[in-house]
Amino acid sequence: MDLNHLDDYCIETTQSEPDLLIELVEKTYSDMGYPNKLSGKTIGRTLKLLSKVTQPKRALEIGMFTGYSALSIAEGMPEDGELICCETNPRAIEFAQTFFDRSPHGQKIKAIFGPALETIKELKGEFDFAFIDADKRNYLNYYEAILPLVKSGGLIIIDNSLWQGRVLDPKENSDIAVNQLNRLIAQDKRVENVHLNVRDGLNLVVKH
Ligand SMILES: C[S@@+](CC[C@H](N)C(=O)[O-])C[C@H]1O[C@@H](n2cnc3c(N)ncnc32)[C@H](O)[C@@H]1O
Repeated sequence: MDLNHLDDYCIETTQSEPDLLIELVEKTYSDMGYPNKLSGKTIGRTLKLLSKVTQPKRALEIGMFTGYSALSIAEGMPEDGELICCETNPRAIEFAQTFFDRSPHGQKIKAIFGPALETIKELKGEFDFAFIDADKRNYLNYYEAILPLVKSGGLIIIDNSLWQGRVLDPKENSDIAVNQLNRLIAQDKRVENVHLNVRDGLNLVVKH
């Protein structure tokens, strides 16, 4: 049996994202450089489902790009929820905002321009949901910066945690950082986790 098509089968048998997100994907591919940075349906629907189940009042995203994952998280959040997104690309922020303005969930999202580690230093209050999806060489730094801000019982989701398999034979700085973070989390008494082989890897972490 050829198991290579199982990913496609899972995508096919996952319910569709809203039309606005399908349009956002198409426009990202037509208008933006490196459109494959966008996480896509499997991760987006997972984020929406986890957000719907956990009902976060305050969420944080590190690496927003054109807003696909942000809108997916916001879709599951309560009406008065707030999602703060860190992003260094002003064009991506401008692009994303045009879709936030058209979404019934867009008013929950606040994009902040600048390097995430600088932005995080200025953030006040606690978060109950966080999604890490920016530059991989800073993954460990993002985790350590975010953890004190996350409430007990709060969820941290780390995307691309398998980094296209490079974690098995880390060579580049980014491979080393992602692998270090996965290894640290597996031993980290401050949290519990499950590391899933979904798409490019999703590490789900709950703070004690
Ligand atoms: C993989 S993309 C994010 C994809 C998005 N989460 C989604 O699912 O569609 C990573 C984003 O992180 C941004 N980024 C890179 N370095 C950053 C930094 N130091 N602080 C904040 N954002 C950063 C990039 O500009 C890029 O848009």
